[in-house]
Amino acid sequence: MSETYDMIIKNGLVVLPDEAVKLDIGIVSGTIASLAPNLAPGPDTAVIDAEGQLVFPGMIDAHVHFNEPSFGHWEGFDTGSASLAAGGCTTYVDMPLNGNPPTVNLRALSLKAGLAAGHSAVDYAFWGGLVPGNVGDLEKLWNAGVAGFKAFISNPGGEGEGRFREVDDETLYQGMKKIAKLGGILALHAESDEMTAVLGAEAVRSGRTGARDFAASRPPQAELEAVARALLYGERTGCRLHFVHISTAAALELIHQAKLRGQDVTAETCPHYLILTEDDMEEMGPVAKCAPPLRSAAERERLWKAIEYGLVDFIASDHSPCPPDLKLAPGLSFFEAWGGISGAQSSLELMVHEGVNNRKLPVTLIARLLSEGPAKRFGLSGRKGTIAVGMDADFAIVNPALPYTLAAEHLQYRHKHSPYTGMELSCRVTATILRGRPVYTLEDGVLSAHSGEWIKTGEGQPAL
Ligand SMILES: NC(=O)N[C@H]1NC(=O)NC1=O
Ligand SMILES: [Zn+2]
Ligand SMILES: [Zn+2]
Repeated sequence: MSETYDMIIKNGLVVLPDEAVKLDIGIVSGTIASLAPNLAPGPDTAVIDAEGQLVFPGMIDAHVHFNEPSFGHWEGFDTGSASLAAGGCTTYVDMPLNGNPPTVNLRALSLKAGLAAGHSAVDYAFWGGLVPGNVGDLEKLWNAGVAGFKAFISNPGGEGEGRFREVDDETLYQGMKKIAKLGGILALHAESDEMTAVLGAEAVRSGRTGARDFAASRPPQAELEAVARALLYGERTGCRLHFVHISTAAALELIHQAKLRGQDVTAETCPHYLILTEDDMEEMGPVAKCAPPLRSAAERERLWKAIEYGLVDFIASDHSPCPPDLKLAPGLSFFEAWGGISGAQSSLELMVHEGVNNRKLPVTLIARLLSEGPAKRFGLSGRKGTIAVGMDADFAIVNPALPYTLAAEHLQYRHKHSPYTGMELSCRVTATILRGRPVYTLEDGVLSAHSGEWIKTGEGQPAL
């Protein structure tokens, strides 16, 4: 124990992969050097006292839309990453759409990477997109270090020439063949475009344009059908798959059955499907609009059961923000409002509040869903996702009994709206540590807007 630590986090209940234990964490040069009781500080050691608090591995949010280039006025790397830092997240993977150009070729990836460099509070990686016409670009994107590829099976919305487009079945199949060859992974927004387009058009034509009509135009079977089709293509091509924002237990069951048959596939859900329901969508209005839509309270309960049974591999925010006008402009119908929920800052607090404090789930399960699960899936688990000697010293310190009411002024987003404002949370993130340096504390707010680095997750990929 003669080692001199740069930092010691003392007295916290440390959330290890299989148990939470009262331990000190000694940090040297940004990595975890010791996990033991009563570590002794040297003269220059910074000490954080986490008595009475939970020390989680930093969250890894594999699903955020930060919208640069061109749509930084919706959300940018500075504000988006600051909100993650304030919420206990230390690594994120930025989606290839809602910025323009979308990240569907090497030039667009370079542009995005250039905008992120020096503007992110926490570490990051990028998704590349699979869209009609770009199967020839996938290899270059993979070699440049994207974490994986993302495709939409239904219309992604969005504005402008060259916006991200959904895949046709042939592009989906050929894309999977290519990605399988590369050893990559394809993430899917799985809703049937056939069903949602027909039902949506019918609803609008007949003037049924409220929140419940929107939900009815994107029914559970639209998710189930798209998942089934993608699983079939995945089986035929051998492509590793990941389903983003799954909203129904039936789809999770289908994915689970594919896993049992040996298919390499994972499923994600989001805090909003676990916390909110379609009643909230009706009450709150477009601030709670997302696709797939919020579901019934019964469905929400089934999702929690599925989590307990291990059917969910990880949880991500799907932070998909926009300026308030696109949600709230007078005369805007629910169908016309932007679909996307601002939630990046709240994932960990929501999961501790509802999962641990209310539903009494183990903290280790929450850490697996928020950190270890995504780290494993995206080749980060040698560095990130768990608390162990040799890993990056990335932590979220959470006071599990520090109630507060989430207010717009707490939010670091570019636009301070979220369905969670006004919610009384029973816990609070008090500090976020990235590679041994505090990037957020409750007292001082976000401390560094530019500590984040691009973590290239593919194997042996050269720098851009
Ligand atoms: N384009 C986009 O970000 N869409 C996201 N928003 C949402 O609610 N679901 C999505 O896939
Ligand atoms: Zn989506
Ligand atoms: Zn998304």
